[in-house]
Amino acid sequence: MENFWQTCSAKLEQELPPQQFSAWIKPLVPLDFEDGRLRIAAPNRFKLDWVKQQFASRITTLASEYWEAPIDVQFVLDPRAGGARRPAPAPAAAAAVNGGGAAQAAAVIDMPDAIERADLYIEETKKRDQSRINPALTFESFVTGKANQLARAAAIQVANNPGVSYNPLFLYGGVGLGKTHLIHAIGNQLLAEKPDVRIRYIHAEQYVRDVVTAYQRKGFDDFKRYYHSLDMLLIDDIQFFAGKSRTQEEFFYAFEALIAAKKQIIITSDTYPKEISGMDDRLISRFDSGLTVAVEPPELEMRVAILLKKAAQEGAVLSDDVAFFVAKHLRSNVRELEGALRKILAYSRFHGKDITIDVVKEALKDLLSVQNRQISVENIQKTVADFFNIKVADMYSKKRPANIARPRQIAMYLAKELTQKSLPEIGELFGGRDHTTVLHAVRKIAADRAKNPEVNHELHVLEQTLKG
Ligand SMILES: Nc1ncnc2c1ncn2[C@@H]1O[C@H](COP(=O)(O)OP(=O)(O)OP(=O)(O)O)[C@@H](O)[C@H]1O
Repeated sequence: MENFWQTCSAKLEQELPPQQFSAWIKPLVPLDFEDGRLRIAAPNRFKLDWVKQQFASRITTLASEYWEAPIDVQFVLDPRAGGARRPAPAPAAAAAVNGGGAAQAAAVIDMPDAIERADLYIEETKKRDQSRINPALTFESFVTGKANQLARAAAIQVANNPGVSYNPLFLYGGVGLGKTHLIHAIGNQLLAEKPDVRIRYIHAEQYVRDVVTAYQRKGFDDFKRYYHSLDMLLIDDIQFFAGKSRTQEEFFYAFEALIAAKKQIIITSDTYPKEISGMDDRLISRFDSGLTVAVEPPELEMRVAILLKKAAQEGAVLSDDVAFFVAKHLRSNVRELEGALRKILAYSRFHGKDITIDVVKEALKDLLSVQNRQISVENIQKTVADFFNIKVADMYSKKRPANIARPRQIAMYLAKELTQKSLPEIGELFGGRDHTTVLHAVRKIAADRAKNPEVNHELHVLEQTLKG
């Protein structure tokens, strides 16, 4: 049985993306093999149901091929039926039960060990389930680039020294940029190093619902006891607290208790603390009292790296040309890139075609036309002019006062970042300016952005507006 399981695992590891393999197959433990029936333990109900649904037939085929006979594969939740540990049968008896055969006898002798490991898995998974940490979202699966290197470095620092270095750690940025991924990665690293740590990931909307439930059931004591006793609280999309004063009050108490006890708090939001509307000033000032880091939209090279990595995880190969083409056209966020990749893979599999640029254009027809419609230089000029309260005509005029020149430079910078236009083409669209003027504007705004968080934020808001 052990030999079979090794062969079967190796096959599935080749067939499945690594994340799927480690999330679903790795935790399985073969328990016993008797009279053509193989029992495999899954560590929790969720995994059990999913494995039955998704992998039962493949595992059954592999088992039948291995033993060259029809095998009945059964998946069970907990190897200790009725809570009692199954004693290991004596080798001779086991061999008899199993109809002899070296592989089968060896399998039965291994059973206590298998049960031991299953116990361990069950314990670990219980902790993981309670923490709501997604095991697939790790630092290893996170692609780093200029846009997120600071946030990643801070996250690693916090995972290594929770409650000590930056408390709270506040990550902000637009949708689909990897904030949730990063905070799960922190949780995963900590759980791997200290399995007993009490971590909880919660989305802010769920926290609001929990407060309402506690209120209805008059259960605030339990609620407080639970949250105040954590070692690490990861709270996602805190902007959902806006206007919810009771939630904010409860969170304030939890925050104070955890920080005073040097327990780590990590918060994500779509904007930086002072910009969250409808939030109590006491909370805002506390959010900003640790380390606040932006997660930016991924730059071109990073988008390419993400596409290549995600394609490899799906067992597909993208050529560099194709990855560059997709990355050049889809700039907004990683979630969008993932969606595009899924479409490309599905299209190529369905039509039995290799992934070429033409195939990509066809697969992403709708997405690409929306992108092209949305971000034009004219659109950028209008949006920036509205934002700074100047006339659109000032974008092409020769006027040079600072209140006009700066928004114009910002618009040029965004035109370079967000469209396919070359420097001379952009210059042309800004009243026939020379390409060196555009280059100067692009470099100046990029440098300001790198050193000044307010400029960075301003640009971030403009980019989000333009990307809809
Ligand atoms: N740098 C990255 N490397 C690999 N995958 C990434 C990266 N950034 C984001 N992703 C993936 O993109 C998807 C969206 O990321 P995530 O949910 O973390 O975004 P978010 O910033 O929390 O967005 P939202 O504010 O909408 O919740 C996820 O599947 C995540 O794994």
